[in-house]
Amino acid sequence: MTTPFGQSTVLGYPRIGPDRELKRAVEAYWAGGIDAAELHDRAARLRAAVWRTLRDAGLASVPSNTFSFYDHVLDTAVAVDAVPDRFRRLGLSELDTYFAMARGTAAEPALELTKWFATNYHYLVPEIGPDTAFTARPDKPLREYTEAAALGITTRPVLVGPATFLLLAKPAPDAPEGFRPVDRLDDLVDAYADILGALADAGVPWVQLDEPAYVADRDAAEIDALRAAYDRIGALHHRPRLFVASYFGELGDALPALLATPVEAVGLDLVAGPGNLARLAAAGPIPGRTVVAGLVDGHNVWRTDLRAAAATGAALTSLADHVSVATSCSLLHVPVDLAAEPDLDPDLRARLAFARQKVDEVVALGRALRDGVGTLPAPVPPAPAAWRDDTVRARLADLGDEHTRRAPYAERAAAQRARLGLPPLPTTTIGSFPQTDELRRARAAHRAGRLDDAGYADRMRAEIAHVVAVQERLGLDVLVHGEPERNDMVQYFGEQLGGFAATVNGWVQSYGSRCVRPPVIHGDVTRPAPMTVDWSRYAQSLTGRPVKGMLTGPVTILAWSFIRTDQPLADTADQVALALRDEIRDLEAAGIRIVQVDEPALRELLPLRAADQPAYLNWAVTAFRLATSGVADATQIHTHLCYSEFGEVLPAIDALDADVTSIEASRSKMEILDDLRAAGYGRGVGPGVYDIHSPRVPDQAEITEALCRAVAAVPADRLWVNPDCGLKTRGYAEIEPALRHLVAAAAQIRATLG
Ligand SMILES: CN1c2c(nc(N)[nH]c2=O)NC[C@@H]1CNc1ccc(C(=O)N[C@@H](CCC(=O)N[C@@H](CCC(=O)N[C@@H](CCC(=O)O)C(=O)O)C(=O)O)C(=O)O)cc1
Ligand SMILES: N[C@@H](CCS)C(=O)O
Ligand SMILES: [Zn+2]
Repeated sequence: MTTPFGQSTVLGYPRIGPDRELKRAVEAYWAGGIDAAELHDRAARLRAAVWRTLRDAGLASVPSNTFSFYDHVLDTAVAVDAVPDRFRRLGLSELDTYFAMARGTAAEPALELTKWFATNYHYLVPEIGPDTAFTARPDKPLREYTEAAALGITTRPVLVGPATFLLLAKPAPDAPEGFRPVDRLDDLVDAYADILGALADAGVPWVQLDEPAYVADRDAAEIDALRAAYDRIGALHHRPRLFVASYFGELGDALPALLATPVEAVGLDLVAGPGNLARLAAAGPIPGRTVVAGLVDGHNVWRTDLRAAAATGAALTSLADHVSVATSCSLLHVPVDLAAEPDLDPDLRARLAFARQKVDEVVALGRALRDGVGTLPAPVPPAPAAWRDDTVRARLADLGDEHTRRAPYAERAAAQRARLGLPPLPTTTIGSFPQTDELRRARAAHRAGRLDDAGYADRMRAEIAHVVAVQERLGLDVLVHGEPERNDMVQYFGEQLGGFAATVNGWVQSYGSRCVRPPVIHGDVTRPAPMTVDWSRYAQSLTGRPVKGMLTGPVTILAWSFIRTDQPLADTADQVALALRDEIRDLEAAGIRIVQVDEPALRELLPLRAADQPAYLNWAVTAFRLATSGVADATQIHTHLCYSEFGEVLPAIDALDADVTSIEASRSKMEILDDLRAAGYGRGVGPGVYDIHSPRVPDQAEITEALCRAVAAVPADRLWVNPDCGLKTRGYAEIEPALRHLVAAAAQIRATLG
């Protein structure tokens, strides 16, 4: 007797807890405030609460092993024992070895952290070499299954699938040239077979293996590898039934490949990948299989058009024996519960669904597929007319090419040189200075009404004065105001722009214990008042040196917000760009001579399929240029990029036409400079000479060495000296010596220039 896949499920659920309990627990453990037993206890309570919530909501199939102390890709690495020796050698407990891989130690840098597909979640990159010994360590999925079973809830353990795991991994540092982790798939499948055997022993009926890597372009060999892996896993005599989930797009040729294997259920994202439906139809009948239809968007916060989703579900029932309703991806990417936002505008609230509400939608759709659409709740009301702004629309309609073009760089550079009078190799920072507990407490007091507006502004001005004084004392050439007033580089703008709504508790995990509160873009974007001008003007009033105005660019604002789905993203980007254009002109009018527009998410939003990339890059570049091209030649525009490998988008970085680009470079040993030059980039560049992600303070010699490499790659008159990124996550005890060394290293190289 086989267990059918239930009528409704979610691919994963937020693990941070309704009040970020996970953050508080792990941070308390790291700080020595609670012991491992207490941490495990709190984690078990969080897991139990999620399972009960999902069961009580009426979900037919409940996932487990979606909890993680830090990251689910790291959990999968541990489940197959892919722990690099450098961490084993530390001789720590299992839990502390895990956290050492996630966070590093004084002796060992952490695994690399990188973007999880096109989301704002970051995973830890497994390091796989030819000798990595894969061994099944199924303890965690087994423990979670058993824990839930003790509550009377039968769950479906979730693991990253073996092919995606290796495609996301990077070669271990000592791997020979040309080694590819995916070449180890056969060995890894052996370990998965053992894990599945152990789960089957425990009575697990279904397991979910996530293979989202196959919604990106994959070559024939990679698709063959997928088929071979699931042929082998499918042929195992002793295993749970297999649900292979895909999400974030269309499976393309991987879909028929997967359907040719014995897996019992395939998950398709029908929100980000509507073409999956036609591809499934083209694949022909799939007797005995379940299609798990991702009909409820797990990556955005809008309520689902349940009738349209039910129609898609009904279309699927003619293609597959069993259709189950699910979220399009894990609900990890949305806040936990709309109930925690009682003060949101009712018109907006009526249109939103967070994780908890999306579970209800899935259950309702599952019921509708069985009992008909008459059972569905009332449709989402239309958007209020007040969310439309005809002035913004008319302004955008009137724009021409001249609004995205500046004078030739040589002319601008000459005007800026004359106006700014900077030395060669000017030193600067990326914007933020340490966000101290005291600053956060002041903001919390202001939010709670314990500190009034004037008191808060005084506190921020005092911080700005401090940051300016520190920079003058250190001898930096171009100063910043330090961004003390910003809770976050996107949320801060979301709180001030029209068409955006900020949440008070809408936290989403970004990495490990770090969370963000993405604003919701619901209407046309306006700028009711200047957003940064007073702070920048005040900072500039304290010093004769130039203070950079500091803004977040249109792409990054969209990437780290919940976006509108009722108009093309390009249109929303232009609206944000127009607001920034007005802000930049106001900064210029206030005497700000340099404005930096950060675009760290430029690479993040790049579509997964190459065919979709040119259109994206075109609108992304246009929006940046619309924002930044309204200024005089003598006003210098900087941009800043970090958190990504920028190889694929270097021509777009050049096309941004910024006067100066600061870019993360210290970990790649300045190689980015050659790549930029090869892409034709010929304007100012500030390769990061100091890795701010690490608490290590670089000495002068290593910064000098980095600068020597930079001077060899870029003419000195175009080179800037700066850290890799903002300093907000560091403390003054680290950044003061680091910046002192940076300034001294720049002086040392300047002296050699003659
Ligand atoms: C650069 N990155 C960012 C991404 N996305 C963004 N939206 N913003 C980013 O900066 N994506 C890519 C990377 C990801 N990196 C990070 C790095 C750090 C964090 C982080 O530290 N997050 C904080 C929350 C930041 C914040 O909103 N701070 C608020 C304080 C909110 C708060 O917790 N308040 C407390 C009370 C505080 C007190 O009393 O001391 C409370 O409400 O309980 C602020 O400064 O006002 C985090 O803690 O996780 C995120 C992504
Ligand atoms: N100006 C921002 C950029 C971060 S990517 C900062 O300095 O924090
Ligand atoms: Zn940065």
